Amino acid sequence: MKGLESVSRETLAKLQVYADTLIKWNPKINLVAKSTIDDLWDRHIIDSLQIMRHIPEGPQHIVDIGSGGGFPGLVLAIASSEARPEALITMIESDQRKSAFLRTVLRETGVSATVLTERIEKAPAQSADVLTARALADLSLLLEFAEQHLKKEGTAFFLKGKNWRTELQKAQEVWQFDYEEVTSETNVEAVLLVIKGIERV
Ligand SMILES: C[S@@+](CC[C@H](N)C(=O)[O-])C[C@H]1O[C@@H](n2cnc3c(N)ncnc32)[C@H](O)[C@@H]1O
Repeated sequence: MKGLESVSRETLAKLQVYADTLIKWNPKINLVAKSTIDDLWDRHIIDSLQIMRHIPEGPQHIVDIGSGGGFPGLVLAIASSEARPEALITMIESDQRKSAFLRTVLRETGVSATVLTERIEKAPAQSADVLTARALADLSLLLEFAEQHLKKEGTAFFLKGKNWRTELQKAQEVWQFDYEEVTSETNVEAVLLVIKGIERV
């Protein structure tokens, strides 16, 4: 399948365990919209996986905020377990049942990562090298979360839908930062925003 070419057989097997568990839990706790479950691999897993090739080399503390059913945080944790075993992954998700789901998949795949069942605003500052988020908040609020949890020299990766330009303009009224937009591999209208050097104007 396109987007999975560089994934090892072991990682693929763990992603399959994740997908199977999600399909089992989804009717009870709505981890992804029911209408998207038939397109789980492309719409959610491969969409999350595309971040992997943009993460800088070396040991990294990767923090995913508002992880929900694990996109992109849990996909990155599974892919990193072999591709970059030195990376530390933290997911922050306030919902107890979604956190329990994330911990269940980690246990069943034997992948290590930390799940903090907390509000992002209340969680201790993470000093992350890499901050990720998808479908959580508009860019201005994401940058506030980055101010709290991302190291000054760190990089944020935000998966954004088709309104990203409007969000970007609004955010630039309050924040200055360098950014690069990478067209999404799974949706031509969406982008992966890669943001560095975040400071208030
Ligand atoms: C729309 S879902 C997106 C989940 C996932 N990132 C994805 O793309 O499928 C947003 C998630 O963020 C969590 N969330 C929203 N605000 C939060 C906050 N302030 N602190 C922690 N989690 C939050 C919600 O519980 C929910 O699971």
